[in-house]
Amino acid sequence: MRIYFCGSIRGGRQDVIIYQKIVQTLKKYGEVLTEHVSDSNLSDTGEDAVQDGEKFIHDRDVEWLMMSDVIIAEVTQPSLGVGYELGRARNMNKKILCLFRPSSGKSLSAMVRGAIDGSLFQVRDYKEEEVEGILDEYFRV
Ligand SMILES: O=c1[nH]c(=O)n([C@H]2C[C@H](O)[C@@H](COP(=O)(O)O)O2)cc1CO
Repeated sequence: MRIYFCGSIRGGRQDVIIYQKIVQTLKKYGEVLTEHVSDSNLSDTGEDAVQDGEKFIHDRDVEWLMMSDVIIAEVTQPSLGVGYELGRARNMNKKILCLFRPSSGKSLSAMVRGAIDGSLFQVRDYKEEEVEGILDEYFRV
């Protein structure tokens, strides 16, 4: 199974420890195409700029989205890139799980929470300590 993990990069890296926990759990269930998102050495400037770097990142990530079987997105820290990925993935009719922590005091965008459809697009509110259990449950059904 190919898994695409989405998390904030230029939107802010404050949740990177949680991203690591999620990616470690996801690795039990398949290949995580975007493991770099959980790398604590990656700052909010993003991946190293190479020539045509932005286009390279965009095109590679859209291709990975197309290749993936499931998208897992941690959406607590708002990120334009994650929102874009979710919109593209939704249009590709991919299976999507968004994870949000209400304890952050933030309010999730209606364009994400309102996209739930009872099957392919799911949003789950969670507490940090619940994340492994939620993922285990999601992948076992
Ligand atoms: O360097 C990068 N590498 C990369 O793969 N992304 C993708 C993966 C993340 O799920 C998402 C983060 O978007 P943003 O940087 O707008 O927070 O975009 C984003 C960047 C920087 O925008």
